[in-house]
Amino acid sequence: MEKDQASFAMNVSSYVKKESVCVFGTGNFGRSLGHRMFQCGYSVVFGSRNPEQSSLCHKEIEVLSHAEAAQRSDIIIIAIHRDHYKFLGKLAEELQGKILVDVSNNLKINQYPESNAEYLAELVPGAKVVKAFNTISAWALQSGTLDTSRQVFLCGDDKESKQRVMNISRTLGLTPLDHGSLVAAREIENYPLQLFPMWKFPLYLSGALFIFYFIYFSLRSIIYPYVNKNTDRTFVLALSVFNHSFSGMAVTLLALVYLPGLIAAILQLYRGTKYSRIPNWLDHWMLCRKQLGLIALAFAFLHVMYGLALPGRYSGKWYLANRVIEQIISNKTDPFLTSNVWNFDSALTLGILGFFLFILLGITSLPSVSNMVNWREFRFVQSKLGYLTLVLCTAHILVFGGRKFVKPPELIWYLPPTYVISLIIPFVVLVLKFILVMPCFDRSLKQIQQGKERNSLSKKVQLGNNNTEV
Ligand SMILES: NC(=O)C1=CN([C@@H]2O[C@H](COP(=O)(O)OP(=O)(O)OC[C@H]3O[C@@H](n4cnc5c(N)ncnc54)[C@H](OP(=O)(O)O)[C@@H]3O)[C@@H](O)[C@H]2O)C=CC1
Ligand SMILES: [Cu+2]
Repeated sequence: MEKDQASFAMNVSSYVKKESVCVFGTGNFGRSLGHRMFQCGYSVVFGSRNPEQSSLCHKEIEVLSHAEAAQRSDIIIIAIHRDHYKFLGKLAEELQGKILVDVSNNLKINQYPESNAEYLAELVPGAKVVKAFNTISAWALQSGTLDTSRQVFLCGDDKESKQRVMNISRTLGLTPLDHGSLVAAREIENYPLQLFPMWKFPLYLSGALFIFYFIYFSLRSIIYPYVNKNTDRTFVLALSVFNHSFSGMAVTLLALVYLPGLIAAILQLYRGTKYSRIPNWLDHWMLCRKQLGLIALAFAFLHVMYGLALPGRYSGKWYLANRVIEQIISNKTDPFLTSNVWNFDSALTLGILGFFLFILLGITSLPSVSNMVNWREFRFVQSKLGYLTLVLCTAHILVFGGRKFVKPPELIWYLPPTYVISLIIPFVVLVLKFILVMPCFDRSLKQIQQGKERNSLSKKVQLGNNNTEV
């Protein structure tokens, strides 16, 4: 008897808990979301233009007219394209006080003057609009595996409505992320249309830099010998030129990770305040530092792989064998030069240590690792170890590149050697850093960063530059 009562109570509670949700639109997305909610225990009802004709596979899911369906639930998911929203205005009475979930996406970034969710809120002023689910694809909902992102970005002006939509997303196994009021809808709608926004600048920059290095290095090691000495050295193209370009790219991009911070510090010192806004280009550059660093790491990795492949080259083996034969014929051996050994080995050691720290930097930038360290520890690794990496890699290229030249670097056609070109930006960065850590600048910078301003200068900024918020 008691058992029966308990099971009855359970049945009642599960019945009571079964929240009903209405979906307008029996298209691709509406169906997928509706089925998923049904599987997760919601009672689902569809609103459609042709309720009789629609063929939804589940008998328990009803398809009604929009007006009828709206009466069944106070949460209505609008799985319809924005262009067809107009009819919702006529349903204003039925939709009064309901939670309308806008899931729509556009074809282009900023396609309309206002976001789709804000447009919906204008059409049905009596409803509470929540933007959600637009970053989840119908395919992901259907396949159930959710291989792609599980994050549901939400926004809306009514807190309680947002909370209810968040609960639904959690029940579906998704992760809701609150983005605030409905004003954020535009950003949420643009999100799925973006293609790696933070990677664009770093990729273009490294592409351009790579082309420059490749052409420059080919000019020096292939075109110059051909024009001046009529020797064919095109064979260095496939490995050596790539290898040199990769090392130059790695160290230059790493330096470019630290350059914007230095420019910002110099700006602060010059303006005497930290409360003035930095230029937009610098701001964007600062935000892309992680991506720049990861591309630098990729080039460092390529350089290491190419470096390991060097002894296996046909040309390398040929030179070695030929040298031995020459020595046998002339019955003379090369002297063992300790200075050469020192040069070569120290260059290698610097490179290996530099690469190790490079990897360490890359690992600590992974969210799962950086979540485990506090801000000071993160700063220590990314800044102090980062500069140490830059110093080691710069020294590696300097010793390796400069090792052949006891005399000053040889200029051909007034073009400095490749390693000198690779090291221009790293040198600039290291010199700037060295200047900024000098006690006089370091003290002023710390004062500025603690919010203590140097009055005369900051006043000048206030008067002279209206782009600054002081
Ligand atoms: N497909 C996806 O992966 C995703 C889609 N979305 C968004 O979901 C919404 C629906 O997309 P999707 O399901 O792919 O599109 P579909 O074209 O497959 O479905 C749209 C549905 O809207 C209804 N509809 C069409 N015209 C009108 C009209 N003039 N008046 C009223 N209702 C109309 C129809 O339902 P009926 O015949 O029942 O009336 C139709 O099935 C869009 O806003 C889209 O941006 C968001 C994230 C992912
Ligand atoms: Cu190297």
